Formats: sequence, structure tokens, C-alpha cells
Amino acid sequence: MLELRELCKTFYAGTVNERKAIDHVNLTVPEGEFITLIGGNGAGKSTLLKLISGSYLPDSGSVTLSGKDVTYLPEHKRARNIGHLFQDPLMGTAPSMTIEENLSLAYLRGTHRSLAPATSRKNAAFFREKLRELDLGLEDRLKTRVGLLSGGQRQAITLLMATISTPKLLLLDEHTAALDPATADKVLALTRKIVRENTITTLMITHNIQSALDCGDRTLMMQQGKIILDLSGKERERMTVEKLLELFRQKSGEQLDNDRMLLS
Ligand SMILES: Nc1ncnc2c1ncn2[C@@H]1O[C@H](COP(=O)(O)OP(=O)(O)OP(=O)(O)O)[C@@H](O)[C@H]1O
Repeated sequence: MLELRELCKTFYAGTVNERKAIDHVNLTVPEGEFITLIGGNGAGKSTLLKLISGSYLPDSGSVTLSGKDVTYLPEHKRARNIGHLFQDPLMGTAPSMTIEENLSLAYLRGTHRSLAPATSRKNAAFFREKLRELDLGLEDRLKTRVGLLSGGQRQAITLLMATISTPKLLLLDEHTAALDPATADKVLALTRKIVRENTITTLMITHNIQSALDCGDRTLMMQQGKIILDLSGKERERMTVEKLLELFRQKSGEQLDNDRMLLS
């Protein structure tokens, strides 16, 4: 479904600040797989997702989505198939527009229809139903401006926007990291529910190792632009945080260093 072949990205090449962010990464992700991605500071996790979404273009290698080579396809042309969420709940929604208008825009993404028909009564009922599923009391607030919502409510709306027209791929870049623990748990539970119910192929960066092992089907660990661990099946089921940290030390010869890393 998603294929990365010999993907490379270096920032400031040929200068003293040269940084090899992605170093010959190969990855095959079958349709419907939910991958969690962990690694130290500057390991290349966000860059990898940005190469997949088209926010960055690689120096070499290829990105293939559903059999189509999208390596150099501009980001806006991939947006219809790829949902991308970030840590900052203020990104991804338009604060001066209402919940209904934000959802309408997401629903129509990639089509040429105007906003007007999308705010019809039929769509309002559909959006209300989707909002009810979030269980955040937002179903009766379609006309509320998104800028008035809390960070957690806003991130839940962003998640809904990213998935409302079922993307081929969902990229989550520490999307719960800026929320308080209770809200983060709720948004993560919502994420798992939406991904499971719609069988969306998902890559989720997390700084929480336990949740990396608990969520999804497969866990990748990155270091210095490479995937150094790829866990799935029985091996992953039996994995503990302590064993994973030990494996990381063995593979990389270093301690896992991430100032936001949570070990439990
Ligand atoms: N736009 C950019 N310009 C220059 N260097 C960059 C840019 N984006 C990332 N880098 C560098 O590329 C490397 C990988 O960064 P990236 O943000 O992908 O790491 P990460 O694994 O997501 O880290 P973290 O967990 O700290 O967010 C780092 O050395 C970073 O400084």
C-alpha cells in the first residue's frame, strides 16, 4: 500500500550544518496496517512523515502510494489521500470558521464543489452524527467558531477532519503530546477507534513507548535517519519497555535520548 525505497533526505548538504535526516530508508506498509514510530531526538521521524505527505521532497529514492509513484507529487495533490496531524492543536483547523465550515472543507477536500452545498441540512446531520461519536458534547455546536474550543476539542475536530472522507493514509506526528494527560488519552482512544473502524493505514509517531507497544500492529524505531528496529507479531506482543530500551542500546550502541520520551 505504501512503499518507501532507498529514501534519502539531507538538509544543508555540502555545508558545515549538513544533516542526513533520512538515510536509505526502505519500508513496505500493507493496507490497513497501524504502525507506531519511536526514536530519539532528531532521529528523522517527522522528516519521514513529511517525505510521505509531500511537505518535503527527497534527494533520492521513491514513495509509492497504492501503486502510484508520488515521490515528487506536490503536497496539495496528495492531501486528498493523506491525512497529516501535528502536535500543535492550533494547526489543521481554521479558528475563525465554525465547526460545520471546517468539517465541510475537509469533506470536500480535493473536489471542485463550492462550500455552499456542503453546508446543507443533510451534511449537517452527517457532521452531527460524526461529532456525537467523538463524545465531547460538540454535536450541538456546529455553529461554534473553532477558535473558541479547547486544545483537546480542537485536536479531536482535526482528527475528524483528517478522516471524514477516509484517507488512504493517516500520518500522526505526536498529535496528543501537547494535550493534558486525560485529554491525550481520550484523543488517542478516539484515534484507535476511527482507525480500526475505517481500517485506515496509519503511521503514528509517539514519545510514549508503552503506547507505541499498545497501539496498532507494528512498531518501528528510528535512529540517525535509519529504521533500526521493526517489531510485529509475537515478538512485539512479548516486548516490554525495558526490553525495547535494551534492544535499542544493543542496536545503536547508545542510550535512547529523547527529552519528551515517556517510558510508562
Ligand atoms: N527543515 C529543516 N531544516 C534543517 N534541518 C532539519 C529540518 N527538519 C529537520 N531537520 C534536521 O533533520 C534531523 C531529523 O529531524 P526530525 O525532526 O525528523 O527528527 P525527529 O525524530 O522527528 O525528532 P524529535 O523527536 O526531536 O521531534 C534533525 O537533525 C533535524 O535538526
